[in-house]
Amino acid sequence: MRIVLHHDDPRALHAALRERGVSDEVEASASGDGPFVVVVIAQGERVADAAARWLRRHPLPAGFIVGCTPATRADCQPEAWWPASLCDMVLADDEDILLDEIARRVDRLAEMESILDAEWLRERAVGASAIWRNTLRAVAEIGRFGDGACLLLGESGCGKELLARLVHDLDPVRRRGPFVVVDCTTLSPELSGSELFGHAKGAFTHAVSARDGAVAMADGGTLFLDEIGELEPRLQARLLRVIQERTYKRIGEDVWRKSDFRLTCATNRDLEGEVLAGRFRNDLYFRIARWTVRAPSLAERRDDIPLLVAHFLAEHGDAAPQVMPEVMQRLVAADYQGNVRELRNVVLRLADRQRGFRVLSTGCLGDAFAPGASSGWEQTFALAVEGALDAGLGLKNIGQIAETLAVELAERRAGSTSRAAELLRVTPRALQLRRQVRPSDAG
Ligand SMILES: Nc1ncnc2c1ncn2[C@@H]1O[C@H](COP(=O)(O)OP(=O)(O)OP(=O)(O)O)[C@@H](O)[C@H]1O
Repeated sequence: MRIVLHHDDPRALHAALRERGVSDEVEASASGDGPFVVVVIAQGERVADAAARWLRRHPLPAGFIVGCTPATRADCQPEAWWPASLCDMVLADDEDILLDEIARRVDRLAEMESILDAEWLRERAVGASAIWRNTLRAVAEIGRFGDGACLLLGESGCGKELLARLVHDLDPVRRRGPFVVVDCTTLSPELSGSELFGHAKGAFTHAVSARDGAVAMADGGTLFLDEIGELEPRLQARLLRVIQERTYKRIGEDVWRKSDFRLTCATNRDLEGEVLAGRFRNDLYFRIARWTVRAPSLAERRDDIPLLVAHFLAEHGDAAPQVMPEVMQRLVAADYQGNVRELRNVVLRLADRQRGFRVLSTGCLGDAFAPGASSGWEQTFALAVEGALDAGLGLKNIGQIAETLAVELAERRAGSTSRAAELLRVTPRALQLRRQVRPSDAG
């Protein structure tokens, strides 16, 4: 693990941080490769200008710390286009305290990077794309340093349960306890939540003996509620009490019991929309979503497909076949509605088809991956381009319209400039500049 500090006077900053006990693995430089942390201390120059310089060079730093004191506070105005999720602005009473504070933050970032570089993590949560690494960074922070409930959002099959297990395994305390999974779609209304809360003997027809539910079993560990959006209203109310008070009653019993667990939930629904529609309790939502992380879909991280393919092939058998470049190209270009789960199934199926062969050749692909068989989005896109050609638009206009649309749609989907920039794989600054080019300029 190596974390590079970018600062105008890296040596001085490095010396000051080393004096404050920052890890040996932190290097200082005014250039170099990531993972890196940009530290800008307000001193004379407007911080916005200095930060802009760094962000142009490194749009997605692992950390971006801006430090100021009351004397330099006025120079320290963040710009709207800075990656808000990254920017950590620290105001301290004097320079000495400021350096202490920066040292603490750099140490934490260095620890986070060493978690992300750990072999066990790379083998379990495969992917090196910036969007996936940022997701892992968020999960590592929640697991290692946070303790509150965490809500994982994202399409089906994109790795939410895998991330929930990481939160548990990174938690220094909870990882010694159990990880209990409840799929809320399977909770039976007739059992009134007995799967969650347990039941007393005779509580209902088949309750021949008393039993613990998931809440009791998760004591000391993590309770993972998958598909929380499907939880029926009665159980939502009961769950709220458990989260607030850490106490619950078994079904058919009048004794309050205690359970101390960490709660992680996941859903592929728009839970905020469910709250607005009155289908999900507002108070419960805020209890389960102290932290939220959105797991990216596979389409947002196609760069990771080759790594994932290699990972699933290794899982398939001891001698993983080589993949012909043509096969890999088609796997990377394909659409996966079921995200990583679907990719895994596809890879295992292809490997099965050519079991015993040393090279995975195009013969394994079958019709679904035939060269002419473009994916659904390509066909839709082709139709739109045909319409534009019919309307007499030239290449330049078509390109500009596509770009404007891509920016608009990414911003709508992402909800923030920095996330939209990640989706579009451009820097936030580049995105802001593109937005300034109005359609009328584009002609
Ligand atoms: N980055 C990854 N590296 C390796 N395997 C992955 C990765 N992401 C997902 N998987 C695998 O893909 C499959 C689906 O992942 P997971 O069950 O975590 O998805 P999910 O989002 O919880 O799905 P659902 O919403 O349907 O419950 C699992 O087999 C998981 O191990």
